Amino acid sequence: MQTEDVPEEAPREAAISVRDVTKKFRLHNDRKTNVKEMFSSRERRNRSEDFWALKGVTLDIPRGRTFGLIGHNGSGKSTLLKLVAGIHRPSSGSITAHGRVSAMLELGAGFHPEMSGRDNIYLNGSILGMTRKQIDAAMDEIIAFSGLEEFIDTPVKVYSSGMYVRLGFAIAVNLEPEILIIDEVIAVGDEAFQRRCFDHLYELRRKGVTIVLVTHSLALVADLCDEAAWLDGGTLKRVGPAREVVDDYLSAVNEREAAADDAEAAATGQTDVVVTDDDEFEGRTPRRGSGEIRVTGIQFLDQDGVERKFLSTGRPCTVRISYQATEDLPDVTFGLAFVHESGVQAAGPNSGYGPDTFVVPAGTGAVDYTVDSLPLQPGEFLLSVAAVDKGHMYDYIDRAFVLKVRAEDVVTEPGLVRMPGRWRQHTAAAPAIEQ
Ligand SMILES: Nc1ncnc2c1ncn2[C@@H]1O[C@H](COP(=O)(O)OP(=O)(O)OP(=O)(O)O)[C@@H](O)[C@H]1O
Repeated sequence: MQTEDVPEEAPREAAISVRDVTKKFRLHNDRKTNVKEMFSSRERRNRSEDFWALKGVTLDIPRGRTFGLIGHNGSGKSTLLKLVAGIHRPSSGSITAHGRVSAMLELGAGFHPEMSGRDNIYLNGSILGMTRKQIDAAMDEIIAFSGLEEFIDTPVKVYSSGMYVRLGFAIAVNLEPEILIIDEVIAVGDEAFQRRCFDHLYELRRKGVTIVLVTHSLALVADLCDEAAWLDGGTLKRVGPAREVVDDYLSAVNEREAAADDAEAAATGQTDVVVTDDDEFEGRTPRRGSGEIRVTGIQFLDQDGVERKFLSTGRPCTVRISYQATEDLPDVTFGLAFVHESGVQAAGPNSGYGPDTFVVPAGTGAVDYTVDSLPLQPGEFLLSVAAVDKGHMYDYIDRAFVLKVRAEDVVTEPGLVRMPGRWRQHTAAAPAIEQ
């Protein structure tokens, strides 16, 4: 999807060249630890230290492409955009933009608070090197796009943050940018405005405008961007096709979180969720059943049989149900319910729907429920577990276990589940339906 409507002959030369760029900020630590320091300016000066927000980044952003910058908070994305926009200068290295840069960075940046929305449009246009005539030609469209007709002659200092974004975006996209750089700010607008922004971005992209976008929405990067760069602690971790970079980034985030979960589990000495009769079931149906068999815990295993605190959409996995039986039971079926955090039950597999009933000898044991490709989309699910024999309830625990589902690739499908399916086109020559 991300490359089909980009002109095939799109030239590969760089719209923005970033060469070995570093950016140093001086951090001032105002914390005063003793009375002497509070009065000594020399001591205070010593408390400032250098911080490298970018540490030698080299990157070419190709002309006519939509380019995403991703990375953790503080990784240097906004700093890089500000360098491209000329708001900051690099501490070393060089940045060259080949074309008129229009930027949408911080809220209200580039606006004069005392001036009206209309006058700010003239101001921004002239900063971008446009003539009054050119700005006049774009004026109606900008005002209509912003939806601020009523407020356009009011000083912008009384605008809400959403109104700032509307005006800023309307200006940035309608003043014929050659290179458009956008930081997260679109997220401030309401749903309808965001949709309009994205439609417009697709349109600009189609026209061959170079777009550089910082966002925490990985789905947006995968959908809208051709290429992406992943910044990590001020260095470039990866650059390449958007989906590949996003997938790598997601895997790294998942690994990091899994390691943190494992460390937490090791610290608490608990690796699975254990249900006891004393458990509280606040707001839920209490545990029910005659008790010959009791579920004692649930574990989530990945394709290698390794226990996980979360499972991944589209990957093989197993839910292991551990139990204790007080006597031999010849005909036990196990059931699970996956209830999404929104309250909707997404799935309810039961071994009785297939041929699988189990002979359960007295003592402890476990049954595994394995799927080849987990259809649940990222989110949190509550699991209920039941052990029954033809309608006789041995044990039923309602929504007692939490399953976190993550994505290892970018999930842009809406809904609770990812439906497996194939798309196929039939031309006039081909049969409409294959038997
Ligand atoms: N003007 C400044 N003075 C001092 N430090 C700064 C300044 N601007 C940014 N920094 C620091 O540089 C680092 C990178 O910041 P930057 O805003 O570029 O990160 P980011 O990747 O855009 O983060 P986020 O996703 O949170 O927006 C941060 O540690 C930040 O505190």
